[in-house]
Amino acid sequence: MSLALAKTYEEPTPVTKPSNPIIEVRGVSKVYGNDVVALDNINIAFETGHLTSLLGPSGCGKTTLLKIVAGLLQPTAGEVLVKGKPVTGPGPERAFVFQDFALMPWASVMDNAAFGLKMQGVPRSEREDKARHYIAEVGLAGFEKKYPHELSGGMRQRVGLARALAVNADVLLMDEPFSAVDEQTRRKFQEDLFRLREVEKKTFLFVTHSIEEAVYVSDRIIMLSPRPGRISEIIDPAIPKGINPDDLRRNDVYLDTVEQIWQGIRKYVE
Ligand SMILES: Nc1ncnc2c1ncn2[C@@H]1O[C@H](COP(=O)(O)OP(=O)(O)OP(=O)(O)O)[C@@H](O)[C@H]1O
Repeated sequence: MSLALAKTYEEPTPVTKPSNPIIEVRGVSKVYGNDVVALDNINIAFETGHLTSLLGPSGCGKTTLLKIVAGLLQPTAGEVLVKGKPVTGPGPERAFVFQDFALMPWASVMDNAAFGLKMQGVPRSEREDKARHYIAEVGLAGFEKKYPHELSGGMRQRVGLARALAVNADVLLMDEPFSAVDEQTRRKFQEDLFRLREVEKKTFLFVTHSIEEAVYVSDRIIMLSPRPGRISEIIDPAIPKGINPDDLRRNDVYLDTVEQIWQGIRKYVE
């Protein structure tokens, strides 16, 4: 079976240049200390409204790149543009959903979801209306008064997502959003992401360790190679949209794409 339906590129090429990029990473390098070259001259642009995964072996610089795009870390060289403007720090058009959810344990689901709006000075009734809407959007209607310790890991993650959606950021940056949840919750969450991408027209950029997940959810996968972190391959999986998870496991394009990525990564992990 050939991979005729999954497009892959060895390096960023003109064909991988999005027509309507929301994020442009130009010549970004990051050196920690004197000699840990976490990223080496990364050039990549992310298409508006797409879901892009950063995938690669541990330590290849995925989180570093995500944090630089978020404005939480300064690159050693190069720059990131969001909607054409250079990133100098965090901004309202980007929301970062942390791996550990970063919820306030003493605050209710409502207050956690509304936190970003509060920081923006949005009046209480307006921010609660918005937060309520997004709490429902992520499937947590009825849990507004609960506290983080009363929720499962997957539910806490949803609160983090509701908070990010409530501030109406165009770009959602997620560091391993599914790492701490069970398989069923993960599936449901992945489906929700598809829906949110369609309904809310958001651009998602997320880090994952899971090849299967990246192939299933992504419009584009950026593969990084370890130290110094460079783009090794760009893959556009061509999985039929809306395929149900049971059929997915038997889909030839899916299986071949997963295998191809694994072959690319295994040399780093063996
Ligand atoms: N604050 C830091 N100080 C020094 N080195 C760091 C720092 N943060 C990351 N590194 C190093 O930079 C490299 C890239 O780290 P990063 O966390 O971005 O990789 P990653 O691909 O996200 O890894 P993982 O998949 O294990 O989460 C690693 O070698 C890591 O040890």
